[in-house]
Amino acid sequence: MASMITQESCNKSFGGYQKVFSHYSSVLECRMKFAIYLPPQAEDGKCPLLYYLSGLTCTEQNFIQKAGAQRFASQHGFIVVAADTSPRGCNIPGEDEKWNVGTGASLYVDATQEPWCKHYRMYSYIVSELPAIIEQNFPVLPDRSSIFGHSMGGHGALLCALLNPGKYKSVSAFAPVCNSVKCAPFQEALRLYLGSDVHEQNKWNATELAKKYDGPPLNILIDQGMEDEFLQDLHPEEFTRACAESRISVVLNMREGYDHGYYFISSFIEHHFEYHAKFLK
Ligand SMILES: N[C@@H](CCC(=O)N[C@@H](CS)C(=O)NCC(=O)O)C(=O)O
Repeated sequence: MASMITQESCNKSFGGYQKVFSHYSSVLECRMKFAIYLPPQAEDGKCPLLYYLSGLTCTEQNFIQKAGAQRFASQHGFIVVAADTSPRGCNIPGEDEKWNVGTGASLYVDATQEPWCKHYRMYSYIVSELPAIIEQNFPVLPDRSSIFGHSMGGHGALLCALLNPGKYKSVSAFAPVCNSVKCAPFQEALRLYLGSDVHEQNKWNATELAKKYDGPPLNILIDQGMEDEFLQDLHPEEFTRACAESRISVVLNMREGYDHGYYFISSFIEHHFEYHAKFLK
């Protein structure tokens, strides 16, 4: 059954349109929003697709307002979908009390523990439900999608690519959480969503998944600011060592002087579009 989407906003940008839609998610059992940039090329034909996953506390708005992505999406002719970071308004006790648990902090996993497991299934939403909605409603080229993200969303992008060999042509991340169980801000939410068993938590750990990866060649780009205030929680070097053990090609750029935020992301966004263009065109 085709799901109904409702347009919430539409702004012309670099010859294309930056839009936001809302819809009911049957996977998350709540209403959700996503942002989509439609480049001028989408008026005449189908375009490759890039998914972007944001970090803790974000909505679908942070990336579209602060990353400066529309200029490059327009140049390359990419449709770019920016998802929200969690279900919202689910009336789970404690869901709005902390910046790193509940709303804005899904960790892009499928929760297994009550009461979170009914709604907090962002992984399934990102890899299954959202792509089906995008394909039904927008002129995207089937089999030409890639994924990228920031911080918690970088972790989410790595999870989606590592758990679905061949689904995404390429994956990139800005300052991703590379070893989720070692990330202090993640620990309470990991325990609440997945329980205390580290084996269960490691099913959603990009470094552990990279060690076991056995799919077709996977290409990963990571940019990391060296003045990032969260750097001790991110472990990018450990991730690149794990990739070396598998057949995963990873480029890690350590960027001197840059911090964790959107000044850093907007400085390297063009470079990430150029990277994905090598695999999507
Ligand atoms: N505890 C902080 C940290 C949140 C944070 O830095 N979030 C990052 C992702 S990990 C972000 O993208 N924030 C939104 C923005 O910069 O627009 C807060 O809530 O103020």
